[in-house]
Amino acid sequence: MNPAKKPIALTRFLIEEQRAGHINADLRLLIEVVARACKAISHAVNKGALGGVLGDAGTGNVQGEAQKKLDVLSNEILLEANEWGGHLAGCASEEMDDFSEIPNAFPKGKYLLLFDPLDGSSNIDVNISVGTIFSVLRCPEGVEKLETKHFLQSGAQQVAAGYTVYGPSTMLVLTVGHGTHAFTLDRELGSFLLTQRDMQIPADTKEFAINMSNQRHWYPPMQHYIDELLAGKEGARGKDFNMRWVASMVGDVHRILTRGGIFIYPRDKKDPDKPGKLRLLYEANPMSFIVEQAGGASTDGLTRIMEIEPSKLHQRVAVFLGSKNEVERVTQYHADAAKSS
Ligand SMILES: O=P(O)(O)OC[C@H]1O[C@](O)(COP(=O)(O)O)[C@@H](O)[C@@H]1O
Ligand SMILES: [Mg+2]
Ligand SMILES: [Mg+2]
Repeated sequence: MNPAKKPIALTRFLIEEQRAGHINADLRLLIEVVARACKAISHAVNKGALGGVLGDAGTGNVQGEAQKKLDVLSNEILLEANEWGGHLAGCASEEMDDFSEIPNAFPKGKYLLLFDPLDGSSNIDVNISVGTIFSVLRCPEGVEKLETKHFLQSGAQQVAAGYTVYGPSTMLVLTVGHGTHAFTLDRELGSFLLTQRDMQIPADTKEFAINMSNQRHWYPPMQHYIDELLAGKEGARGKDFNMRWVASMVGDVHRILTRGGIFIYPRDKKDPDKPGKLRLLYEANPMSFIVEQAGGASTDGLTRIMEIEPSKLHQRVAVFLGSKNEVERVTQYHADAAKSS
């Protein structure tokens, strides 16, 4: 950002996107509502122990994960903010078994909002970055009663996606299909200001992000790929790689958008029935849209994630995303292994 130039606010950015024909007024207002909810979540995260928001909620979600107080609170904030906006037909969330239809919406809103209200839950109580991830789909036309099948659209159908990272500063990263742009929350003004237009992920990298403690459970192409990275200068790759793992996808993806890298959560043998840990509709799809719009790539090891046709609301998927050449290489290793098996 040119420091001499005053950054523009998210509101103005969205009006300009509308004028350019990239979004309509409904989508603009919907994104504003989500951004407002993220500001409220940011305040709650910031208060930490002083706000009484740390610790377990004592409940579990549909995926069998223990919910933190902040998981539940963030979910409520997003739901409440969107209830009266008039732009949405329904929401789906990591923290809700089923989707939620917006009550009394007439005429029915045009969009569906899917979100991971608080990503990186294990980081909440230790004061490390967490985030919110969201994806916006069109509600199919003529729908009178929402059903799960209406949410089961491929990532390529997304009209907007974004995340907010609650780190040393709070940042909103957004795409409406015309580049990926970053906004920083100015707490004095109470608004998100555009601090980086058109983020670009370098095609090559020397940094990878993976939970290495799962190594013994990986399949051969993953073992082969990571062995090469660990061998560094002396190995086939001829260069040293560094490793970073925030354990919050938002934190790891934000680093990759800023300076490149590859993020991997592969399918493994620990739970062969689970195709990876991350959820397709509200984690992998929005992050893939954001990363592709910044010149990166995203696959499940074989297929472009945004082309996967979902079959379940909380479907899991393996994720390889970030610097293009690195994602293509590891995807090729998986394709070669599939061919020879
Ligand atoms: O516990 P692990 O294996 O390090 O996994 C961390 C991954 O799980 C997640 O925390 C899952 O997200 P939730 O906290 O929303 O369930 C990712 O953000 C992160 O990349
Ligand atoms: Mg998550
Ligand atoms: Mg979560």
